[in-house]
Amino acid sequence: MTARATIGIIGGSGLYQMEALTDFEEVRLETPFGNPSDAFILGKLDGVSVAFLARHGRGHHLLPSELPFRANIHGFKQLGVKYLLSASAVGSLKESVKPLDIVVPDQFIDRTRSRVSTFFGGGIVAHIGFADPVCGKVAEILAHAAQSLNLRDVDVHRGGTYVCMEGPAFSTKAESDLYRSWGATAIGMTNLPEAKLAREAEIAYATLALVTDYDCWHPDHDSVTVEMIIGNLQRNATNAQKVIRAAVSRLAAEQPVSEAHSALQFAILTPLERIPETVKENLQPLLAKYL
Ligand SMILES: CSC[C@H]1O[C@H](OP(=O)(O)O)[C@H](O)[C@@H]1O
Ligand SMILES: Nc1ncnc2[nH]cnc12
Repeated sequence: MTARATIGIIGGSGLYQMEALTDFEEVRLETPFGNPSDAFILGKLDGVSVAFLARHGRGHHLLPSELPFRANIHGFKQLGVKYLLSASAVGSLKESVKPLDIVVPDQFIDRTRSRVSTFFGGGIVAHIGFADPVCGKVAEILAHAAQSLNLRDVDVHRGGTYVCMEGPAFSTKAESDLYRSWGATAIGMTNLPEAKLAREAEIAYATLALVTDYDCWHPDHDSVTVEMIIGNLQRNATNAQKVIRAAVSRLAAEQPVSEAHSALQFAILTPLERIPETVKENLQPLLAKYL
């Protein structure tokens, strides 16, 4: 397939579409890893071709543990995506990070238990570097876009650690206190497997974490509930769309070279002739330039 979009957008809780998208069409993709969360929406954002996907499906019917992470990233790769902008709802783990604020994390802590977060195995062994799990260049573009917009009631926090928990239940107070003692900034349930798979697929990934609540650690705020989150989702979704639009324009203009774009260069241990043909076929969009 010829490249349809170099910029992908994955919308989380509250962000099920990009309202400014024009000339759009729905594209359903099949992947060796099953069906993606929904159809990809291909269209133009201020003249730039983008591919949008609703992470939990439009209608929000997929749990974080049920998300077809591999199919989603494989789908973006099939479409030719080189940069992936994620938007996610998160709880705050710091006093200074308040609901409606935006965090652009630069680190993750993995507290998931039942996710497949690699494309490899089954005859091919590869180990990507993941010390810096988001693309610094894309993160900078997102953070700069968020700051330049001067959004009302919103402070933008550059950098920070996102704890990715399994869910779907929210954390206990002991867990929330533990993550705070680790110095973490925000908590969510989706970003880590996505970031890892994006890196394996050599897609430069960064995330806009939009704060909905103070989780359950804050003595002056009620513990997080879905009702509380929904109260902030609409404003966050509006803000996310503004930031993403600005970031897409700059990304399209600059097209930065990211370390993520060559993540597999020295990562594959298995000699090419030993990799089973079915694996080569399944991973064709990822491996094409190495085969
Ligand atoms: C709606 S509350 C919890 C839910 O919201 C976040 O999803 P996403 O990252 O897709 O915005 C969080 O990770 C949970 O999945
Ligand atoms: N407190 C929280 N914990 C986990 N995921 C979340 N998403 C939004 N708020 C959250």
